[in-house]
Amino acid sequence: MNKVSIKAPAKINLSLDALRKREDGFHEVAMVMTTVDLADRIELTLLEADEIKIESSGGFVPLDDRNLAFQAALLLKKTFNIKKGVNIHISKHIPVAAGLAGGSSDAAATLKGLNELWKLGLSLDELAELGAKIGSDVSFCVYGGTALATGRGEKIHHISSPPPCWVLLAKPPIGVSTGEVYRNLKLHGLEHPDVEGMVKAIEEKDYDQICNLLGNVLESVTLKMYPEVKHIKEQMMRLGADAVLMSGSGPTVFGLFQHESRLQRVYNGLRGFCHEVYAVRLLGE
Ligand SMILES: C[C@@](CO)(OP(=O)(O)O)[C@H](O)COP(=O)(O)OP(=O)(O)OC[C@H]1O[C@@H](n2ccc(N)nc2=O)[C@H](O)[C@@H]1O
Ligand SMILES: Nc1ncnc2c1ncn2[C@@H]1O[C@H](COP(=O)(O)OP(=O)(O)O)[C@@H](O)[C@H]1O
Repeated sequence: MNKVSIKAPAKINLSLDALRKREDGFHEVAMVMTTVDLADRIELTLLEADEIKIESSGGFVPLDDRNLAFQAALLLKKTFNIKKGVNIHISKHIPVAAGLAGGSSDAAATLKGLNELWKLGLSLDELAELGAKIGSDVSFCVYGGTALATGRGEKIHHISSPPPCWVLLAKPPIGVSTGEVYRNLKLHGLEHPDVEGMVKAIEEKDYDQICNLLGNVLESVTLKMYPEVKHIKEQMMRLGADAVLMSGSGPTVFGLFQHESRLQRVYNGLRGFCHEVYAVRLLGE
């Protein structure tokens, strides 16, 4: 085998709470994350030469050691003293710097693909632990599915999948820096979402309660910095989404829908003023 092709799905945060700032500068979080069927594709080709090459079609991503997929390959090479190389091709479909963990998912897919290509024999748990060195969201992306993530996001507790539903993603034409959003977060006086309640609602497959409990403390920063995100939220709700929330640090807003006909109506309404709109399904498991 000298080639591997792997899907790298996007995530959304159904609940995101920040509890405190830690000594290491990161925030202690509690988040419920789930994957959706909007995905990049990573193709890895074995190179006999000792080098990492990276190329991408689609969205604009750095094609050097700033790329998180490149960093994943480098980490495995250094950790296991691998003398072979790899060509990484990214077919980019997930919007970049959007709150959908596109880069983290590319890194996770690269870890999983190289585990096969370089015959490393690592478990998912071992890959997730390595992934945490690249970014807080990479561990979750190694497993996918649905999870409660704690610590700085790297401690993963698997939970059952939410009931099937449609998700509409709408991204205004701005990129948001996760670091900047966390830096501007004021922990005092925050309205904290009920993360435990969200886990329970998912376990009980209670769609209405999932809609009631959507919450993300990072909205308090991003919606102020970028009023267009607030506008998209309001429009999506007005047009008829069952519930609406910003994903991660934003700026992507997602809406949940039980009925496809309604999803279609809101999709059409949003396309009038928002260029990037995607109708997808929860992957769940
Ligand atoms: C907000 C979330 C929610 O899922 O996702 P995105 O919006 O990025 O998709 C994550 O917490 C983002 O995870 P990730 O994008 O991997 O962040 P990292 O590269 O680890 O960190 C970027 C910067 O964000 C801040 N950061 C990140 C995670 C955390 N728990 N506390 C923090 O304060 C730190 O300043 C860090 O330097
Ligand atoms: N493979 C990649 N895909 C997307 N972004 C990447 C990738 N590698 C590095 N990046 C950089 O990571 C940052 C965050 O991108 P991304 O993971 O898409 O967003 P988010 O952290 O909001 O979920 C951007 O500055 C982007 O340039």
